[in-house]
Amino acid sequence: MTVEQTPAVRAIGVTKRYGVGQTQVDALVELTADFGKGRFTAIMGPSGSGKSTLLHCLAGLDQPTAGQVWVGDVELSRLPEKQLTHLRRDRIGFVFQAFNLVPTLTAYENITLPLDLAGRTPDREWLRTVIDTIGLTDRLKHKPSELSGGQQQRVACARALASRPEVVFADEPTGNLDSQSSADVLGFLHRSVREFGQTVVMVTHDPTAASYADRVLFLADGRLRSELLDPTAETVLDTMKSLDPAVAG
Ligand SMILES: Nc1ncnc2c1ncn2[C@@H]1O[C@H](COP(=O)(O)OP(=O)(O)OP(=O)(O)O)[C@@H](O)[C@H]1O
Repeated sequence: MTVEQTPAVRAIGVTKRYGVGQTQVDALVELTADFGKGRFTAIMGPSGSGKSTLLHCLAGLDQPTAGQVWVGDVELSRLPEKQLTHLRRDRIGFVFQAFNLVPTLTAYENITLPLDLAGRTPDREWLRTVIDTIGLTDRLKHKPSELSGGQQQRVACARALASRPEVVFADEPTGNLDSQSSADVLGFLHRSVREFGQTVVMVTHDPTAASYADRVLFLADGRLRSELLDPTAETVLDTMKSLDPAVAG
């Protein structure tokens, strides 16, 4: 018997409108989607289709104009700003395209920084597991400037996972990386889902990156247009072509 689980994150009828009058843009239009616990979901779509806007709304970094976003059993729009800040800090991990590490801190200090800021004692065993998995044990005392882009992004992934968040949101995490570094970072995110039951939601332009996910959602014009389970780079590319004339060439 399968037990219905509450999704890690849920968007219900989410609309995001920017601007007014002639400059008005509906970046998201009544979008509904569930993001299951322990799943790796990729969000794809043409440029301007609303991917980043969706990620920001799901992560409580931006407010929908209408609709609801739930993280677990909490509806974000009901939260006062302070509680929303705490929820982002305690229950959500972030990985950005630009790494966003603190240059004056070592790799290890960057990884534990969110826990330090929250005044939380790190779960040493979990931290050790995460650090072993990113494969940077010998680089922990290095500053970000002494690490390659791929190594910096793996540190950023470890930082996102250090608090064992309910969900990790990754916005183009491999956008600045070569193919080997991308494979390292995506392999790490994939293992965090497979082996540790983490939940990852990732925006990407890259069909190969999306193929690491369990499921790909395709947006176009702020709407959910298609969905693939167990994607391969080929099936992702084919779906992209059917949605975006620019990809079809
Ligand atoms: N702060 C803003 N003010 C006005 N319009 C915005 C703002 N942010 C996004 N938009 C518009 O909303 C739409 C969706 O943008 P969004 O960045 O979410 O798309 P995207 O799919 O992530 O694009 P890309 O792949 O190019 O990063 C676009 O038309 C964009 O111009």
